[in-house]
Amino acid sequence: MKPKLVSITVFQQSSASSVSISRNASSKANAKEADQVSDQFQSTSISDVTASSEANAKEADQVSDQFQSTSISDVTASSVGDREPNPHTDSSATIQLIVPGSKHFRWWLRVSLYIFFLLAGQSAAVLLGRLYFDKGGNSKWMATFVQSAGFPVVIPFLFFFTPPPPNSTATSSHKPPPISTLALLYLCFGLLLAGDNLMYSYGLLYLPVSTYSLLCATQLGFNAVFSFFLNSQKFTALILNSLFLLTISASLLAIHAGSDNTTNVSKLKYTIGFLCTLGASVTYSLYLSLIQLYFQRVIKNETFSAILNMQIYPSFVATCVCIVGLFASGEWRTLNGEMKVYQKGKVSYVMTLVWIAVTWQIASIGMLGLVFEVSSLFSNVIGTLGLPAVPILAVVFFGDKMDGVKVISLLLALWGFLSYVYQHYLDDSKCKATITRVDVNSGARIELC
Ligand SMILES: Nc1nc2[nH]cnc2c(=O)[nH]1
Repeated sequence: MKPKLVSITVFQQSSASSVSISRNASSKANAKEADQVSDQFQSTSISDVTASSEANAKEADQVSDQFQSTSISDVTASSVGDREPNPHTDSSATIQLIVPGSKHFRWWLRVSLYIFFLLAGQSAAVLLGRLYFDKGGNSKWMATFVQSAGFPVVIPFLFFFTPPPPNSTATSSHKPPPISTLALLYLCFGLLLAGDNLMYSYGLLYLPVSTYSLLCATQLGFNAVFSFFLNSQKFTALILNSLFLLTISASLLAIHAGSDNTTNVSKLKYTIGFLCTLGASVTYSLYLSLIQLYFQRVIKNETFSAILNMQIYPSFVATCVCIVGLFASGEWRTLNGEMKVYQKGKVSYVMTLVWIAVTWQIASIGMLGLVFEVSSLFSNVIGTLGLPAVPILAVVFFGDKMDGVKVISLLLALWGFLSYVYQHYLDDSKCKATITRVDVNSGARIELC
């Protein structure tokens, strides 16, 4: 018998201090369950409980029975989206009954897959980006354009993963946001993405690798601050240890790279590169935290299609911005000449750009998936884990020198990563039978074990 996860989402709509549970599902069973739930949370102000189908109503009964007897055995799993609730960061008002074992395998599998996408995609994209600049590429707008322009490869997946429209008998208290709100949000995310990508490209072009990597390492710190304020991220000793080790790992690599710095840029370009990379670190961290907030507050119950939408629409906006930038800056006139003098030939020039675009999309799916399933901070942790992986891969693909510092940096990053993952493992074990209520407004949590 496999234990399962059961969640009942409770949307807090009033600040009344008395317990008042009403519902928009039609079954009596749901009403009964609501009463039972209210008994469990006498001190709370819950105004609306939703169970949108007969199956959910049945499951809600089973849950309430579990509440009564506290002997948790075999409960039908519900889906509040396909997403695993995250006790560290989730701030929707959710009553969760987490029963051991089921998470768990599928959740870990999805997270592992997203980690692989992010690490593989980011490493390949950064290496190919370096190839582009090394072999004669020089256009900042083109380098920025390919970071978002690959989004059409994701579109076919939308048809596979878009959930069917809700049937007429089902009711849900979560109305999808108006199209105009979504369009405005996607526009803002797209502009943020374009700004980040452009600053990222300027940094890569104007700064020595050492300074660049050092500044990139700061994004974990910025992300920690944004996550604390925007996502109610909880910081445990293991998470702090992870952030510390990963920052040290990236910094070690950066200081070490200073020894083989050959870049010769003017003071003005250095200053521009410095400010742009710092700006990109702040922007990227803010972007990730805002995406997490968006998944929690706006999208709530959706599944993989939410990730795909978040990938496609902002990338479309960012790509449009880059096309305007390419023409407005006049850089488009240099592209033909750039292709002709590209050291590896025209086909290689085009293929390099195409694969940079594709690999950034793979990385972005991994990045968004991790924000969706875990948190923006964890997504950034994996991105930072990828930093020392790049020099090691460069040893294989570019014939760079291998040395001890690179290995130590990678080991520290792995240690930091394992520290974070261990925290999740502990949470997983601790929540063997935990009912958690997280209040939207106060962030307060009530746990009944
Ligand atoms: N600033 C910044 N932009 C990115 N775009 C994709 N990955 C990154 C990253 O790690 N930092």
